[in-house]
Amino acid sequence: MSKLTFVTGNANKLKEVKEILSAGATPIDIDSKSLDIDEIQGSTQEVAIAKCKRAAELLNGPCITEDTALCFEALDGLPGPYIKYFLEKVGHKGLNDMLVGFETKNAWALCTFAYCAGPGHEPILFEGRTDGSIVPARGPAKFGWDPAFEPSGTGLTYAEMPAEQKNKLSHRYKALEKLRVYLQSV
Ligand SMILES: O=c1nc[nH]c2c1ncn2[C@H]1C[C@H](O)[C@@H](COP(=O)(O)OP(=O)(O)OP(=O)(O)O)O1
Ligand SMILES: [Mg+2]
Repeated sequence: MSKLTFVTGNANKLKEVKEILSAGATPIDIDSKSLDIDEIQGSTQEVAIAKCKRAAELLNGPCITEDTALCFEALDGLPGPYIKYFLEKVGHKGLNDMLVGFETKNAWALCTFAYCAGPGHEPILFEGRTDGSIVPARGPAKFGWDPAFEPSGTGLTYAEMPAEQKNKLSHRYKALEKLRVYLQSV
């Protein structure tokens, strides 16, 4: 199949996606395009489908898009797909402060890849989830909420891990493995 275009405005995401897709037994090569697409309100699935449909229209061709949500157990899954705006406004400390008064700091990172074959086609979704907890920031603040999320059983935040470690257990890795299986079947 011809090269797929990954539509994203986030350079850190693109870097990880390329690392993950090139590390597999059957490497997948992608193009990328930076488009800032309006994101609707709704469930993670609704947000992902709307974004991918729009991207395929703008590109007039097949594409993949990615949406990442950070979901707090104490808040029944919020901020979820709205984490970008919460992080921009309140930072890592604010994310911790939102959970003061709640016993559980449990959270999960949810990655949703969407594949759309082209304008007029319905996107197909691939989800990956990694469980962990919200912690006071540790490690370099290079990518989003990485310093404030500690995956269960690792003792390290995403930010403290070498890229190879994050890329083997992350929400993004798990979703991309499902996308890889799909792409190899078509
Ligand atoms: O592995 C991650 N580790 C830490 N932070 C992360 C990660 N993955 C996404 N993030 C941040 C970026 C943004 O603040 C929000 C998701 O929002 P989201 O709309 O999916 O990303 P975006 O707008 O930056 O890029 P895009 O152009 O692909 O929509 O969580
Ligand atoms: Mg976005």
